[in-house]
Amino acid sequence: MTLVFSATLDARGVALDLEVARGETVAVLGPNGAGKSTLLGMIAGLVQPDAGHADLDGAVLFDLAGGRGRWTPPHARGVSTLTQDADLFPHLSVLENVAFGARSKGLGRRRAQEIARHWLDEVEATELAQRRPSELSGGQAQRVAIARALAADPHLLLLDEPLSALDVAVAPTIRRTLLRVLRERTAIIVTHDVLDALTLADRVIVLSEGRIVEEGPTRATFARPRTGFTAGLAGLNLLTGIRTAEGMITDAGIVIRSTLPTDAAVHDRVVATVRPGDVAVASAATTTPGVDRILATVLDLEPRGDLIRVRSDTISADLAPAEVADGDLEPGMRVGYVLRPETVTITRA
Ligand SMILES: Nc1ncnc2c1ncn2[C@@H]1O[C@H](COP(=O)(O)OP(=O)(O)OP(=O)(O)O)[C@@H](O)[C@H]1O
Repeated sequence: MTLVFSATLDARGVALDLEVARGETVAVLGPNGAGKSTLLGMIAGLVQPDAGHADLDGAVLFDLAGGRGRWTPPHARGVSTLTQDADLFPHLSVLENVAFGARSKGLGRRRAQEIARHWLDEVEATELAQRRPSELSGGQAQRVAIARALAADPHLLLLDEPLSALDVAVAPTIRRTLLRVLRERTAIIVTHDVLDALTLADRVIVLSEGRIVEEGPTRATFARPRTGFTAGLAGLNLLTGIRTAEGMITDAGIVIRSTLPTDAAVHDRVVATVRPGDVAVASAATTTPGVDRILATVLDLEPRGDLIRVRSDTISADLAPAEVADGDLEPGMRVGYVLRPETVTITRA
């Protein structure tokens, strides 16, 4: 393992244990206040845990167990951080900004500038070398910030929402650059964007209230989420309940059938996922509650490309606009959401 981390910080309700392998990129996801920034802060050395220990490539970042008090300061950790703001030094040229990372490792000016040129080249920003930060667009500045972070030759790269301040037109090109530079590099990326996780991360860790609630390989985790938060990110409905011979019975007592393969045994606690596009909506008057039918109140109608998402607090359906018009669907209305057994995936919780 490159990073071995275990720490608690009671004032923030955080207790986390995680490991990151060499060359692995891990995405950290979770709702607001889940502890994502606190985790990065503790790794970078900007936030001090109450207890715990962490090693990076065999060097101690901190060791606060049993009254010991080893603490490596941020600049000596071999950790570089990239945030949503490029935070370049305004009085230095782009080249000097990138060379700063290498200089701060004690390299001479000439060697540092050579390294800076190499990394500017890697992020396709060679032609910006002599500009001042005030002469850069947001996307250009972020390219330079990536080069600066890498020029320090970090053991671990931390990325804190690196694309969230960028124009939607620019984010994809910077995402491609990140994809290239993160290959073979050990990194942790905090993001709210499922696309960042899917394109950049080998593995995802989902935090809630300061704890890890879900983790696994990125694609598998989004394909079979186990928490409502992850299902929401993946655009899937999620129902929890108990496995039965034919499917499951939800916590609200509704019988849902499934004909798809499952890893769960009868009586196991399970989650069922179903795509909103596979859910139909019927009038509540014609929906007798029971098998494969969930009665709920429409909360809102949300345009999604060519379809309209009909949301309730338990389940959503994506319908064609004509279906919404035909059913006179509107917020506040009671409707029946209808599931088909061949579209319901059931997994052990
Ligand atoms: N400087 C601080 N001092 C005290 N408590 C803090 C501080 N920063 C965050 N917290 C608390 O610590 C907990 C974790 O917050 P943190 O900022 O790490 O969450 P996050 O997952 O990064 O959230 P977001 O997605 O909103 O950035 C929250 O309860 C938060 O209120």
